[in-house]
Amino acid sequence: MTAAEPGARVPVGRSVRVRVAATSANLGPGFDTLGLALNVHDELEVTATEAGVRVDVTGVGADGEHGVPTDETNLVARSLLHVLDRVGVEAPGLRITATNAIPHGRGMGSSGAAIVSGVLAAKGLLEGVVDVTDEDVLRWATELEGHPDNVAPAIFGGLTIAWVDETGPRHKQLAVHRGVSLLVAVPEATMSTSLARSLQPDAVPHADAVFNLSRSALLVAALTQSPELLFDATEDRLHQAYRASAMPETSALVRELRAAGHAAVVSGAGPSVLVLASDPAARLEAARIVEERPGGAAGGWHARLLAVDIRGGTVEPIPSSAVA
Ligand SMILES: Nc1ncnc2c1ncn2[C@@H]1O[C@H](COP(=O)(O)OP(=O)(O)O)[C@@H](O)[C@H]1O
Ligand SMILES: N[C@@H](CCOP(=O)(O)O)C(=O)O
Repeated sequence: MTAAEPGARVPVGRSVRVRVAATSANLGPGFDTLGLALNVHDELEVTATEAGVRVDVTGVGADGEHGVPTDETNLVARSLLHVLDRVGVEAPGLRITATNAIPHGRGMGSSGAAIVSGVLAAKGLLEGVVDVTDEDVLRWATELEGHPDNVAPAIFGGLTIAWVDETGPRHKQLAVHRGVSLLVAVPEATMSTSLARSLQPDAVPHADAVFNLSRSALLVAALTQSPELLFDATEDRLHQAYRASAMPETSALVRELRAAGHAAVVSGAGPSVLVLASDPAARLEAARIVEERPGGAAGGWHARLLAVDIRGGTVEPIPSSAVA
């Protein structure tokens, strides 16, 4: 990041278009570390205005009981304003038009995507004012989300390994083997990530740490080279069991799918379930198990056949003649 000149401002009328992918984090053993970008996207147009913050939402979170805020408390707006504050540029007014497809509170990274959307919008609006790098985007998004594993794939696409050192969050992006196909089973019920995190113990047995180390190292090999190892590579002892009491039907579905030989894990903090299939027929068989499951407290389950998103988050200027 280059420093802003004193008194630097975002030009009023400047507009950007942002597109950010849903994610599935953890992938079983890779708690707070591994994540995959999914081909489900939120799209936004953001314009710098004279004053005030207004957010118009279409799609997920548009209105009703689960509507997201439409003022400066909206997560996208807050994330954008956080970046302007961090770089010392006075905030303009904002008009945000969001078209959302990522389900909220399902473990598909909606909050991470909203944060990345706001940070990328800030990057676009700051073009020529402050030079923002991809590493800055990862650092600010992680500050806001609290852990890097779902913001990294939302920014960079593909499979990401994310870690934090004394310089801040870091990442390595990898391409997923073309033999891997994805299924996400999404229930009607929601689960808040902060509630799921509150169920984690402060310490875990050493043997469980070793168990997850071996599986997460194997999972990187399985996802990039050897899909036939996905089942063994997706075992976990660091988070799923601790959170099971808050989402028993998720836990039961993971068990049922694994008993049938599918590499099923809790997606993010749940309650959705991710299946990493090593062939298309196995994925369809897993989808049948999901769709035939009776609806209980979790509500009906919907099987979504998804692909890995390889682009991650994008931001581009909108020419002023194209702004409505
Ligand atoms: N596009 C969005 N715009 C504004 N707020 C959002 C958006 N997406 C998610 N959020 C906020 O994040 C919450 C969900 O976050 P979280 O509990 O972490 O679940 P998830 O697993 O979907 O990330 C929503 O209830 C909403 O408050
Ligand atoms: N590692 C985090 C991942 C949260 O992902 P989300 O999609 O549920 O927000 C956790 O497990 O808490």
